[in-house]
Amino acid sequence: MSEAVAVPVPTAPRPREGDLRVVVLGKGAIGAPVREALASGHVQGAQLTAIVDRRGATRPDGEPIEGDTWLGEADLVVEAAGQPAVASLGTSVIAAGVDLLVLSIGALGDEDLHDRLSAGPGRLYLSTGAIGGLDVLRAVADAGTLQYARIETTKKPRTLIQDWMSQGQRAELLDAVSRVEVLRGSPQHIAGAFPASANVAMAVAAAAGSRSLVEAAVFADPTCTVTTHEITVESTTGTYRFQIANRPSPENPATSGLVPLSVLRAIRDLAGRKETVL
Ligand SMILES: NC(=O)C1=CN([C@@H]2O[C@H](COP(=O)(O)OP(=O)(O)OC[C@H]3O[C@@H](n4cnc5c(N)ncnc54)[C@H](O)[C@@H]3O)[C@@H](O)[C@H]2O)C=CC1
Ligand SMILES: O=C([O-])CC(=O)C(=O)O
Repeated sequence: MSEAVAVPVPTAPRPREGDLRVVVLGKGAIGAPVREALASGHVQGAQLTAIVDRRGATRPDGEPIEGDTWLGEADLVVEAAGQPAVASLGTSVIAAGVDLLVLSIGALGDEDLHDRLSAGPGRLYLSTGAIGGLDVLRAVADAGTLQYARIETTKKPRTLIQDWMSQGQRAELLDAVSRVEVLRGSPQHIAGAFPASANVAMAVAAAAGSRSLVEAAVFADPTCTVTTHEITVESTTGTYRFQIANRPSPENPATSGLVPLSVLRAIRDLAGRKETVL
């Protein structure tokens, strides 16, 4: 008969004075790994104080939290809960003087909401999420040399099905045998039409400091094994192309597996009060 082996139960690291107190909104493909990394002490200088989803708020050990008292114990709220959550919770976070890191950047297509979230006293941060190359775009935009920027996103057809599509449009998408363009337009239109799949369009617009200089498009490709985002920046200083080929998250094929890593990098920067200079 084998003897039972005592498995050591890892204990959560003790909160330290001065740690950045982080609340995560959403327990899905992004929120769950971010919560785990924070709760296991993998982000030096940051501690998880609460997790909030549709059912309410809990402490890291699962103890329920009354109402929105979690807001009083936060320095930073990380939104990984979808565009409607930015609209319903974002303003109260910012108004309470708490910083907000937004993933569902398409919500900022609503200019009133954008203005309210930019009014402070909390600071609004936008996650780089599934893409990169935004440093170059910001540099040429700041210098006034940006001529235009474009982002073309390609995903598996089933991740792009939306309520607004007719039966015919859905069938066309699901029956496609090769890459087809689904929609092209302004970044706010594309991020609004694909709220869980094309927030990156508004991330490009934010980096460009312009909506009118940015064009976005979404393609469906039944043969693709990765999600791609192709970003082209045209400036008087040159032409810049960034091709991102992301493995989708196993938990949610609409979301790229890179996204929680981008969030953790941003939390590390904010906890370390690092400038975002490479
Ligand atoms: N900027 C970027 O590059 C990207 C942005 N996103 C955004 O992040 C969001 C989350 O992505 P995933 O984690 O993959 O989604 P998911 O569907 O796996 O998880 C969403 C989570 O949010 C929770 N939730 C929904 N409504 C809520 C509310 N009102 N309050 C609190 N919690 C709420 C759900 O219970 C669930 O736990 C997407 O909807 C999208 O808007 C996603 C991928 C990339
Ligand atoms: O994860 C991605 O590749 C992009 C995404 O879903 C979004 O921008 O909403």
